[in-house]
Amino acid sequence: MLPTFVNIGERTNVTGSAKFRKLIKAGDYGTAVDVARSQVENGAQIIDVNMDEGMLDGAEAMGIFLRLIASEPDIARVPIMIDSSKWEVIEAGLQQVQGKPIVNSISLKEGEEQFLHQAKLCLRYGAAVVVMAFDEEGQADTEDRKVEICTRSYELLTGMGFPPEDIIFDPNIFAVATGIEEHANYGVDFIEATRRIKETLPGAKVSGGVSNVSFSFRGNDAVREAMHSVFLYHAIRAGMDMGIVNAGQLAIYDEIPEGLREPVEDVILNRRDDATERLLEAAEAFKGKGSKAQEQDLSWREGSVEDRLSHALVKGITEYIEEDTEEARQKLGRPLFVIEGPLMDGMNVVGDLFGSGKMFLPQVVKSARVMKRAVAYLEPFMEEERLAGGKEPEAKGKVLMATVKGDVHDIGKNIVGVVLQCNNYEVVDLGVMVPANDILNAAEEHGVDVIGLSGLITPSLDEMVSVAKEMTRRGMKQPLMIGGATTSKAHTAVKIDPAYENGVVYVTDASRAVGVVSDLISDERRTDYLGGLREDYDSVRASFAKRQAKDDRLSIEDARKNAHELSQPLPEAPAKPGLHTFRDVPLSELVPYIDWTPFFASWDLHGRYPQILEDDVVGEAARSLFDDARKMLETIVSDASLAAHAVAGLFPANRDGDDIVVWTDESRTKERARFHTIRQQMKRRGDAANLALSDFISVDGEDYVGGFAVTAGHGEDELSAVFNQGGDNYQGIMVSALADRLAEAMAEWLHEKVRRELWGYETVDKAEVAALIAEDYQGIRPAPGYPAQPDHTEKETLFDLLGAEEATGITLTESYAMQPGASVSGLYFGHPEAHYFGTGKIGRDQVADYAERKGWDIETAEKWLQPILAYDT
Ligand SMILES: C[S@@+](CC[C@H](N)C(=O)[O-])C[C@H]1O[C@@H](n2cnc3c(N)ncnc32)[C@H](O)[C@@H]1O
Repeated sequence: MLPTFVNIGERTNVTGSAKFRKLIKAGDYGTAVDVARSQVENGAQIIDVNMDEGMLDGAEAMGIFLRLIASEPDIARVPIMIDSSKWEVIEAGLQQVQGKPIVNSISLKEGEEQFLHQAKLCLRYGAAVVVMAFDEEGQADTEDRKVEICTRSYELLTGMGFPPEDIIFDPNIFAVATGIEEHANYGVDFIEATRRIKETLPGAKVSGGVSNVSFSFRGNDAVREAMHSVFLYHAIRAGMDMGIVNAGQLAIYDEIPEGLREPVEDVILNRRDDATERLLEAAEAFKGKGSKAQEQDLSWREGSVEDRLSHALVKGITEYIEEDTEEARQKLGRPLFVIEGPLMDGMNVVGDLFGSGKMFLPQVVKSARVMKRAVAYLEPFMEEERLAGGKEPEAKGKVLMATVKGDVHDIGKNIVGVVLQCNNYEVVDLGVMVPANDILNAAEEHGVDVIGLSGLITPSLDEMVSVAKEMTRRGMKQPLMIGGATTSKAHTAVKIDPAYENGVVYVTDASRAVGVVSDLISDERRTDYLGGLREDYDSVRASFAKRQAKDDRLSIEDARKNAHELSQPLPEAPAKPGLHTFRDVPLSELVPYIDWTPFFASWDLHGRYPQILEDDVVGEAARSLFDDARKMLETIVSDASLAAHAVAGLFPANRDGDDIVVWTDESRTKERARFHTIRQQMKRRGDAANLALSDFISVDGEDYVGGFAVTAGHGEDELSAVFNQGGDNYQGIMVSALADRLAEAMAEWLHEKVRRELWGYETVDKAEVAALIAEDYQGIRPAPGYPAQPDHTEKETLFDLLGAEEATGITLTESYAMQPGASVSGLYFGHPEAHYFGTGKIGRDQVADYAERKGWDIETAEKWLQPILAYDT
């Protein structure tokens, strides 16, 4: 074959491949993606995707499949040919493809108007287009008709500005040697038409579906392969540029035995009247001799099936998992034996490597997707056994996972769920914002062994205490696991553990979850484990009590007397005061502002970016994760699959005690909003002040405060659902982690815009990204719920002031979590002395004072300020 010929893979075509059709109909997109991958590995340089099947929603299937392959770097590097006779399916595909798509196909079948309309849309998407030699009269079969239709199409297309090099003609390859005389010249018609098209229509390319030519020799692979190869040999010399051909089913021209090549050549080139008969005769001798589809020469494929399964699990390779699982099933006799035998053994290897620090979370999550695929394959066989009364595979135990009421964050919870699953625990995942009653009802209904609660924001801590109390009231027995960003050993020991006596365990990170669950479930180890934990928590409680006893805080009045006094000049008045809304900010603008370090942390890979990529221990895992992340990010950016909106506002403001008053206008007479801040009451050393955020605003000068809310989370749930439904939690979690990164990046992007343009006080050279990430600039953007203002309810005031819900679509839950989760909000302070700090714990006097300022009763104040109370309630 000449090197310039481009191979188009055809196995991802539901009309041409029964296997692919079955996978798509069963919704098994994960395995369907492997079909695409194996084509690329076998040499396909373009892959043709076709979903035209009566029982399928072609547009939906096309959309899902193309989205999935776009995130597979080894597949996405080749162009995609979107193949459908239905225009809406083609459009659904065009919306998903990154890089240059190819539309297969348009034609003059329905007349010029339709043809030009569709061509225009292709042009708009920058797509190349396959034009069938088909017009109002029908499909072209002779050389002259082929050339005539292609010429007419070419003139119409170039006339409307279509680049000639983006035009690919398919002049129809039809079957030869059918026994019908008129078909005998079809091979020659194509080859000669190709020659003329290439000579007379500059820039245009020629393609075709090669396997058609050998259709009458179905069942005789040796002859078919020889026919394909001979046909291509001549067509390529005539100028054929590309073709749909199974590279694995192609004989090498020079290696076709003489006794076959000559009769094949006679048929293809229509050289003798008796060519068909002679080939039929020769064909008999070659029956059953076709070469098998090319196997990849991967040495691990040569091991025993157990070794192969183990390798696939450890390396996260899904490609051969079904054939290996099937082989194991046949070898071992029952699906259950495969799960409990080689698959569990393989996962134990993963577990050991993970436990000994030789594998890391992202890799384990990838292993889990291989395991899932194998189990899904075995599922129908297990169902058969189930019907026959067979034994179920036994999970080591059942764990319920939920993010508590009012909280929306679930990356950590999802990772823990996947890690537990791949260690053979059954996980019942109730999702996010789950009320206590739903959690406990589900726990009883499913008979779970352990309940895991997750939460990210501080109000969730209180909610976890409520769940624990309710478990006591219901007389439940299961131990409770606590995890998530704001949870801590101290809070668990001091607040949650005393509320429930059957075991409350704080789990630092996902990698610990398996060990904890296994200790909790084991009849032998549970008592010892919980005993050890009790001692540990007792000492945490004792030191907490000791700290509380020596409460040497200042009174709130004394603390106020030691407020920070501004000495430098106030920042100038904002260049553009008032509200500024930014809708659908291009994600590509945000990408440079991404701080990657927290991304790795969300996967339990700790270390600074970019050094982490070269780390001796986690470097390899980090690099692979980073590659996958960037690939996914590219897809998200080019598809604009997440919508990024922001609002910022700058207002006249003054300090009023520990409050910040926002004025309606420069007359500074009418209050538009009031932010309440909290003051440090700890004894400060030397001349350090007892800070409150209000200190960074002047009492009587012409001062200003700002506020902002940004989100990059619209679309996240839908996108991660596509992956999760396809059994790919790895990519599902990746989407959430990237949405979070983009939201934080947007906060940085907007803050810079505010400093440089909207407020405009920053005139120094633009900071380097590293300096931005280190927040090394004048001004801060403290967020409610963070140490300088731990009260989440202040978000309500902020959101009202900004009209944030309407501007960005972010809503607040009953715990003041922002939804979508990938959102950030806060205040802007521009004064050069403004800096981050923590309020520390506060006393009863400030709580009472704060309650009065907020219009709350003491109980409400204590509820929202719980994490910073210096006293027990
Ligand atoms: C949580 S990090 C986020 C930025 C980080 N580059 C990222 O991408 O994840 C820093 C942000 O947290 C908030 N923050 C940090 N310390 C704070 C404090 N002491 N008080 C209030 N807000 C704080 C501020 O909004 C600050 O911009």
